[in-house]
Amino acid sequence: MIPELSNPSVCMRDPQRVQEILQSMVKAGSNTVQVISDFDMTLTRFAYNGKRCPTCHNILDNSNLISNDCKIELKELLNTYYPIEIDSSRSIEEKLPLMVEWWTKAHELLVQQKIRKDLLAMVVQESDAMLREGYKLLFDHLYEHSIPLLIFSAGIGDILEEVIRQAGVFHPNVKVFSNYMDFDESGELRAFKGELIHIYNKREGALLNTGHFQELRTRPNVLLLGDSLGDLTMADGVHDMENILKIGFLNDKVNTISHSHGLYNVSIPLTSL
Ligand SMILES: Nc1ccn([C@@H]2O[C@H](COP(=O)(O)O)[C@@H](O)[C@H]2O)c(=O)n1
Repeated sequence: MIPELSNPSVCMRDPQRVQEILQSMVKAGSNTVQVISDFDMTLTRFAYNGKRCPTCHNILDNSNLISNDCKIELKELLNTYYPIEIDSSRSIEEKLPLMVEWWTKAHELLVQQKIRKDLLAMVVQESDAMLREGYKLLFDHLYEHSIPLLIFSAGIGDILEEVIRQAGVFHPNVKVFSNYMDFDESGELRAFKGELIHIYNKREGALLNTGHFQELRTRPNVLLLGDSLGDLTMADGVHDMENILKIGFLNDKVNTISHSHGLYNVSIPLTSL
């Protein structure tokens, strides 16, 4: 077993199975592997020095590109819907329309702010956005071994890209599926592009992007990194999957069914990081 997995706080519902999957992947070789990862609170840190780190949306919401009145409205949305997102007593069916409502209302508010594309880099620079410890090793290692990394995020693609660009790890092997902003010819935000991606429709998003997975059909071994129930379906577009190892970061969803029912092969609590 790799040493990190022997950390006593790391939970595995079936360590033997994890070992078998890893052995099988190692035997098949790195040219058969692809990595599919969520972004917010999976590749980024959940908290630093006791303070919550921002999601892609929060980076923008807290910035000086947003008026004070709009900040109040976005904060009210966060206070209303985030507790619903992490409420393990509600079913996905119950939460899904409410999540669509949250994302839709927040994006409408952001569009009203006429955000300028050329100011996004500064906003990220001035934010508390922080990738997880060890991120450089992960991104650089995947690049050096030509392993594709798909980041599948319900956050904001333009912000996400800027976070990894500023961290110096936006390598050519990285591809992003996310909500991208649509700017007019003067560089002002006028809408969000394409189908909305929220936390519970990543499966549909994966199935819509068949071209990407078709290109990677020689890579049937998948390492999936996520932090929620919705992230478990991110690999549903992968052709002829042979092995999948699902690693979940517990964050503040410690009691959610995705982890407590062992849907992730490996669960990593906040305290072990
Ligand atoms: N207005 C919003 C909407 C969503 N969020 C958070 O973003 C997270 C989604 O991003 P992933 O990279 O994890 O797919 C989600 O967990 C929401 O809490 C937000 O902060 N503001």
